[in-house]
Amino acid sequence: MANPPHGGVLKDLIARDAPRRKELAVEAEKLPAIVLNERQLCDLELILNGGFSPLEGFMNQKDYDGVVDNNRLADGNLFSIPICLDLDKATIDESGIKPGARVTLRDFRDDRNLAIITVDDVYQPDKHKEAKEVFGADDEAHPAVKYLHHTAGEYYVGGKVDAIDRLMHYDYVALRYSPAELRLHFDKLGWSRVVAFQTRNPMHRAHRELTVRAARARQANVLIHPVVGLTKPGDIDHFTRVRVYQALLPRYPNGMAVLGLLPLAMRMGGPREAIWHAIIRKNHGATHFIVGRDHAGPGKNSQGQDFYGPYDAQDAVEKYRDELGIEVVPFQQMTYLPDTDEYKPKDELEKGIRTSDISGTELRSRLRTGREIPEWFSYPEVVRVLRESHPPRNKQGFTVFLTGYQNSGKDAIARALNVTLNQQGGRSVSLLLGETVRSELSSELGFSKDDRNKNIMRIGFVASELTRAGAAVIAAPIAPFESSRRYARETVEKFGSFYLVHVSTPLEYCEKTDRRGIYAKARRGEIKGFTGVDDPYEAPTKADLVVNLEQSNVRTAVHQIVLLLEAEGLLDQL
Ligand SMILES: Nc1ncnc2c1ncn2[C@@H]1O[C@H](COP(=O)(O)OS(=O)(=O)O)[C@@H](OP(=O)(O)O)[C@H]1O
Repeated sequence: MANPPHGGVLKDLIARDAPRRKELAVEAEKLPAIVLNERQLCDLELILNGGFSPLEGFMNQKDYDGVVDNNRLADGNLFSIPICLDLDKATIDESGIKPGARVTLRDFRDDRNLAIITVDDVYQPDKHKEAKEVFGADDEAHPAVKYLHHTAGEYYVGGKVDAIDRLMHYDYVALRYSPAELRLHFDKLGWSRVVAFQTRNPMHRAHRELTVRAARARQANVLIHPVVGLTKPGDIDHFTRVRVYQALLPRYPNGMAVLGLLPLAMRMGGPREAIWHAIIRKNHGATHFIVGRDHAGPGKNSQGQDFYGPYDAQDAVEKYRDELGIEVVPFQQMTYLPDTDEYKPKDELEKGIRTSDISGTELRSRLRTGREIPEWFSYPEVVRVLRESHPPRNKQGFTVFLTGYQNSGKDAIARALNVTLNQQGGRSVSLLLGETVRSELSSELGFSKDDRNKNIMRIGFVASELTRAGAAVIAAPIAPFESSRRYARETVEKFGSFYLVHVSTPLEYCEKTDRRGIYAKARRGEIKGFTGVDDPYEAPTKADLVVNLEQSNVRTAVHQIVLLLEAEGLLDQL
């Protein structure tokens, strides 16, 4: 038998309301609706499936105050993180939200009605107090505090919900167990002792050793229960991570571990979060829960110090040990001993013993550069998955963005660079000349400032998508305005490197060597608002490279660009 849920009853609202589902769906169509954002959806999913038992909805003020002040719901149950439906004043007024009202809760991704909330109260939280009490500091370096002040609405709406439907997922559906499904699964496997492992990172040998040790110590089986909702900004995406966990699973002794995905929106709340995580795992039927070093830590505060001590989370769960109802298994960091080729917790090491470690930062750097990741650290099949998602520099996409006057030579450089990179091979190369973009993508645009900016933003978007897909992109519009060049850089840099090359050939020279007579036409007034003639060109102040074809030539310019790319490792032949 799995562990009893928190508060005694699993609040599986989907199962509870299934007989009324049709009625509720009809009613939902007639009610005002609120469209939930990503975090609210994560919270709702765990309210609906009982992961947050004993909650049956979003917290009203009494529950909220109790949780903020002393980790307790109004009925006395332990609960450490506020689960609130935050809304702004305009939405509250437009939807007629007041005590007693029923309001539909809708999924922003597909417009499906998921639940109806019966409003209990609408209240304005003291966010500074919430930040201090729940997250330990009113410091916006903490992601949850930043969210609280900048994203969350100014009011909270409390009330129980009726469940209409579960959220629709299209990825790893078979691994998304609700608490009831997981309990049934444990029952089927005959597991009565299950130690759950929370993670938002890829797992390597140390994690496998840690979970197996915990299982051995408690004579239990293992639930690998990674978070696939919202984690810390900058974390490795859950698609990659789940493939990593799947690759790792066969490394456990036969049938010893199960992988289940948890659609949780983490808050990175350290000690409070550890209590919450334990409660959630208890609801999913686990009997034991591993709390390691710096559990759910958000990193450094604005003073450069850690928000929480490394073992604060362990102390917090220890404090509530008797009423938690799930046994917490505390663990020190695991470290590798090269002399005996084994992993041990740091607190079990004999004095003077040699150890090896690879930090997360070091791992990311090795992935980026393609350097070796040793087998003592991770399994080859795990590394393979990580490498697929983190290609080395010579497989990553990038954009070279040339800007300059018409006939400055930017097109000639772009074409020559295109040929050079194609000769090198290893990537597909996309050439976005100004004239091509103008005819294929921006044919309805003219040459007003607005239209030119729109044109460059489109180039930025296309370049970023191609960069994301691993291509080398060469763009060569005039791009006379700093603001849209900056936009293009920011858009591309989400996925790869961006190099701004200013082709600074002076206007007089561009005009003098213009065989097509375009400047002459502009001077005669046959082309209006021509860049350099009667329209401005803002020269870049921060170009990565400046080339002037009055003083140099195309071959030299291409060579300079190749040297720039080479210095960044983008052209390495591995
Ligand atoms: N008013 C005006 N100002 C500047 N350029 C003009 C203008 N009207 C037309 N053209 C021709 O359009 C081509 C440059 O377009 P771009 O997309 O590179 O310009 S921008 O970056 O959107 O400012 C470039 O074409 P090509 O010479 O074939 O490259 C210009 O000659």
